[in-house]
Amino acid sequence: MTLRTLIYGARQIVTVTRNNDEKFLCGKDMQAIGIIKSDTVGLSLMIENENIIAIGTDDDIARQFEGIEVDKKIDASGCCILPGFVDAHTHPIWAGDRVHEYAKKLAGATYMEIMREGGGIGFTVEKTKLATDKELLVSLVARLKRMLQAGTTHVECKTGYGLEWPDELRLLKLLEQARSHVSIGISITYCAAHAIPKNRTAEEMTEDIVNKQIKALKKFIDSKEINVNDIDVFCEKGVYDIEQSRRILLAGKEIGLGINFHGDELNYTGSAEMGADIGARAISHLECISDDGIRAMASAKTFAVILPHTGYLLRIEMPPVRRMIDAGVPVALGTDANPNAFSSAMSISMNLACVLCHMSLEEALVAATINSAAALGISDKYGSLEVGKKADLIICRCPSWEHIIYQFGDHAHLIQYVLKHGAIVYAKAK
Ligand SMILES: N=CN[C@@H](CCC(=O)O)C(=O)O
Ligand SMILES: [Zn+2]
Repeated sequence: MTLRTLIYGARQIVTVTRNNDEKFLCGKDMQAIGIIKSDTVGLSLMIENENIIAIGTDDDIARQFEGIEVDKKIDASGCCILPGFVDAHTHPIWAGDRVHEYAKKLAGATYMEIMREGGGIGFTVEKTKLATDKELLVSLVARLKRMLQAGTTHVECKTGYGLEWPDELRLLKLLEQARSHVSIGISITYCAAHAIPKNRTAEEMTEDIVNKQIKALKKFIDSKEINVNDIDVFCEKGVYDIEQSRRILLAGKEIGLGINFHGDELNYTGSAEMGADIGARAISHLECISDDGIRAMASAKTFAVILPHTGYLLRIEMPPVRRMIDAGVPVALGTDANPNAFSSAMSISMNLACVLCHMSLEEALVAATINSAAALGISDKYGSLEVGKKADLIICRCPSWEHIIYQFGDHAHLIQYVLKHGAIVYAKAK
């Protein structure tokens, strides 16, 4: 059965890419986004089943589809249509908030000081272990629904609050189950190497992950019980060092996972150079990246996933995003949603990226859509509004698309509809 949906009357359609086939944008191209706008005529976007099949003026689309039945019409008068946001980095499955640590951080404690005292990831691992499957699933689904309502139509979800295999496996199974409770798209990243469990060493855990966990994981992937896309490690002084990280990431690559990891965040570790060397698709954070690291990522076209909310709340220096863009590193964005950085709205990450990382509005939008999709390896289907791509989009009531970034924290007021695969998955209450 063919289902057609027509969105009409829009004042702007932000396609993001200018030519079909652009899988990501970098350098000066991040500034030159595709956009159709008119002050005089309405603009339409036609969807057939899950896909966009035409974009044009209301008159052109009406002519093109004359006599063809349309099942649903959405009035977008006075609105702008944008691609749904792709959040390239989150940790959404956990129990036990860390508001008490937020207060400590405001009083001057650093992330690593809190972690060394048994707080941080260790605290969340303990609370997650104590929670029931039902509690974890309910809170996970609630967080994913919040993201969807904030305009995110696809999200990368990391494990990482289990650390040991049985606990990580439980998180993987719950992430898999969440797909049937919420319409957001999910890419799963295996992040057992997120911290060192109590009474274990980094070396022991590296052995465990490389020789046991990844082998066990492969069986679940091969049987199609669990879909895992990427492998991750927290490559950081006092967590996994550069050689341990390399071994874990390469073991993941060996079973077909993409390399997508935390690097050069609190200290320079050489993560960017190592990641580029082993063919990483993406490296997150990069606040302490070196010039050599920038050059290596630019030439390997490894995505830098920028997480401005984290740097902002930890009061650390922002990554050198301007230098990265100028050097040709493809830049993507994420919220980093986790109990340290509690946030789920990409519009807030974009605003912070503009103000604190000196990105332009266009660069921030590119980073939050086509480039985030490419950082997850899915930009052939997602991240821009093009004929043939999935109809993942948001309809915002505002005079021009920039308002979704400019009106800080007001996405709930601006977003009228969110569509996933052509279906309305969120409509603002009238
Ligand atoms: N840096 C490592 N991981 C997360 C923080 C997770 C946590 O503190 O619970 C991050 O990306 O910011
Ligand atoms: Zn993270």
